[in-house]
Amino acid sequence: KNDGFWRRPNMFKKQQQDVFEERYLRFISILGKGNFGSVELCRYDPWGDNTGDLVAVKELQSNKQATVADFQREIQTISSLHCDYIVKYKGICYSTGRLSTKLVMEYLPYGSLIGYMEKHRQNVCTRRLLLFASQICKGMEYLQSMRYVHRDLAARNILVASDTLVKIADFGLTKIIPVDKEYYRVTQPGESPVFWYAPESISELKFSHKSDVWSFGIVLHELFSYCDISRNPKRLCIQKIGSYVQSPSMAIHLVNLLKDNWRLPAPSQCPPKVHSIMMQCWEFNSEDRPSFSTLQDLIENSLLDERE
Ligand SMILES: N#CCCn1cc(-c2nc(Nc3ccc(C4CCNCC4)cc3)nc3c2CCN3)cn1
Repeated sequence: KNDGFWRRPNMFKKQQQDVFEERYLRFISILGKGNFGSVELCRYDPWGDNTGDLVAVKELQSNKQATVADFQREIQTISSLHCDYIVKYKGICYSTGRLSTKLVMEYLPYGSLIGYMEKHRQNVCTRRLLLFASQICKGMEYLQSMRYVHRDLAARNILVASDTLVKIADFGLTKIIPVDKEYYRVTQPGESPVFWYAPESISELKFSHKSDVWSFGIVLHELFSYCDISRNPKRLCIQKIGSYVQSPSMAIHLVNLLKDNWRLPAPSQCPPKVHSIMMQCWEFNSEDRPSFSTLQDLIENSLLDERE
């Protein structure tokens, strides 16, 4: 019987990856919902004495539009990334019962940037906001060096490791830019909110490092708005467009507004230099936007102002 498995060319060359045994993975609580997946806090406790590590375990939600192939690609992506500003891959768990694979990652104790800002807003100064911005920028610079486009850069996908360290997470929509092209064109519009999307991503479904730069500008706005729900990008855009408009015409309204040079208003008490960085990220033509390495310099420069 010619079993397909033995014909697979690389069956012996499977890269070394940590396999976590499901029987030692102790569920503790639900941490959140990402793109088409849910994330749980578990303790991996082979000795059964609660000395094991806390880990964040993501599994595909079967009812979502994402396919197993998308989830396998997400696992492939995150396991190839090694950067202090990107959430770390720990391994996979084959859950025999549900015939599905689970992604095991490092657990970041402070949760998403949004929850952190709500809780610690009082003692987060401008310098700390710029430190977080610079770390996200470094993570994106690394991602770009690997030819990945994140496609869902938003404060909800930034996790807080400590009071002085944030990391980029959720690579469910991440794509690789082909070597002969500058952008990735998706086939159908995704579920992600258009309020973080560059105009060319909304109108032509084109995603590139420069569309990630646009989203980085939106994340800067979220940071300097302390992720205040009343000032979040979706709320501000809908206030401008009118809440009677339903998507998909919402997207068309938004692109036309952006064409007419409307942009999100500067957050209150936002340093002028930081607002200027946001505006550069929001240049209508993608080639007029700065690269992540230029953004790094602009942010360092703003940090110097805050020191005086
Ligand atoms: N990104 C993205 C979207 C999907 N998603 C990813 C995670 C995630 N959360 C954590 N940590 C974490 C999360 C929430 C809390 C809350 C709990 C309720 N009270 C307030 C604090 C605390 C700690 N660590 C992670 C992950 C992925 C890898 N490591 C959660 N949702």
